[in-house]
Amino acid sequence: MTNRFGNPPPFRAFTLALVQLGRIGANKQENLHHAREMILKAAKGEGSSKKPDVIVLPECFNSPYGHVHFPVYAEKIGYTPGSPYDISKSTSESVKMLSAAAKEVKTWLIGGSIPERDAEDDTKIYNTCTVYNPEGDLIAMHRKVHLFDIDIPGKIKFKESETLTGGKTTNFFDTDFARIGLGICYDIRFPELAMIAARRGCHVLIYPGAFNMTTGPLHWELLQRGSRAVDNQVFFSMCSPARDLSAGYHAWGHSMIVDPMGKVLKEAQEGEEIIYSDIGEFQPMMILKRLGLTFFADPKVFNEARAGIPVTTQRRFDVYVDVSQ
Ligand SMILES: NC(=O)CC(=O)C(=O)O
Repeated sequence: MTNRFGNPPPFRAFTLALVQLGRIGANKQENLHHAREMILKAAKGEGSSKKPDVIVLPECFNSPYGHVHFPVYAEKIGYTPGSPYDISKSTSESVKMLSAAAKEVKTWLIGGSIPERDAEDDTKIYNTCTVYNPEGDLIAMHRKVHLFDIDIPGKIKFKESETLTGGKTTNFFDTDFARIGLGICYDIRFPELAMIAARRGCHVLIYPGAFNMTTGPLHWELLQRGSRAVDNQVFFSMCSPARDLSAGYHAWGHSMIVDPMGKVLKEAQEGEEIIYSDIGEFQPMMILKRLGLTFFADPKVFNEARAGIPVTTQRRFDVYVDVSQ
């Protein structure tokens, strides 16, 4: 089937690493330094037998998480919608660090998110994820579409919209092994975003996130497994910061990788940790081939989920014509 967003690359197994980053404090230089160290560790496959193809950082990794901090830590990436990505003139130290780290480790890097100041309108700040290829080029961005404005009396009140503006686009990028869709944290609560990405051919959806001690225990796993992964029959993953009870915002942690049947492939605890998982299976015979010339692996569970429970072809768009009304 041709896809008007361009045909996705053939889906082949790959290894994903989530860096559940700790020590995110007030000092941006230290945050960047530590994030870089952890990217290098993840790239070596430290603590695992696996060397990852994609490394992911958490939401808001260069700044404390809170609306008062966003304007203080915001950086201009230098991107103007509609123009090609070009970070050669970017003044963002976070973007420069991420680009250099991706190039150094020759690995795809989903750079969590940072507060981004609009290139032209200084009053606008976004919560933005940037993605780099193994050559260090910025190849995709996602500005958090749904701002985290909640008020659960006696538990948690948070209002990103005090200082942030919501993004206006859905975003994905192609690697040589999969099409990967992007979102950030609260975006997971809006099924439409994930569904659009899946229908545009994404095999895997990756959202840097930072749930908290109220919503985390109830919704973090449920939304990934029971909702976005199974709804769309895709691999789904969220990467959180480590929990720091001395910080203003207490992240839930539990970074997670879920398969298209809703099975948790890997889950972190609450402290700083790197977790790795294969996305799709590497067949033993194929691993031999990998040592030789060809690389091939079978995204078995992805195809089997879709063949066995064919909801992707059973949708009744004739019945639910327009959900925006
Ligand atoms: N931090 C978020 O954006 C979202 C969150 O914590 C929640 O939805 O719960």
